[in-house]
Amino acid sequence: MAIPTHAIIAYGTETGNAELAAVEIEAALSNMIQSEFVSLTELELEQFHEDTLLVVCCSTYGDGEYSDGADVFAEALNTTRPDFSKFNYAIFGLGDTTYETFNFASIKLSKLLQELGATRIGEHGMHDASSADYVDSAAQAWAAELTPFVRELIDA
Ligand SMILES: Cc1cc2nc3c(=O)[nH]c(=O)nc-3n(C[C@H](O)[C@H](O)[C@H](O)COP(=O)(O)O)c2cc1C
Repeated sequence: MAIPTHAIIAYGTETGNAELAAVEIEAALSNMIQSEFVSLTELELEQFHEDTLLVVCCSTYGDGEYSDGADVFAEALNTTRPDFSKFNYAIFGLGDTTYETFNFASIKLSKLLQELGATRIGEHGMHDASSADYVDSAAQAWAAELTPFVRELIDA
């Protein structure tokens, strides 16, 4: 497993919540690792290197479907099946528990990354739009819990 030297915080969103979460996560991680913030609509697989830590923020739409950008990213992964066995990733999903397909997109994407060999660090974050938690504060709290895992990788 390579030691991460930079993080890509990538978001897939329809109405901006996942982007808001990604802004908060980038702010928390940039104190400890060089971080860049990118839409999944623009993320190219060529941007990944062994020392990349991928942090995905992705909402669920339709009947458990990927949000904008996450669909393209998942299709690229499914088509090319890259070897991600040296990669670490973290994931923060957004959804709504009024749907039976709560957070299905982030769950599907996480499974796909693991099939390709990637290792998840931290808890799989899942924001519920029906809860009283604001997206930005939920993302801040999740990022605070993620930082010790990132620190452990950097110091390994
Ligand atoms: C038309 C529509 C369909 C949705 N479908 C789902 C769903 O299947 N599962 C789920 O967990 N959330 C679903 N949601 C909730 C969104 O994922 C949630 O509101 C999220 O915060 C939106 O984030 P975004 O602004 O980044 O797209 C849906 C919302 C809308 C408006």
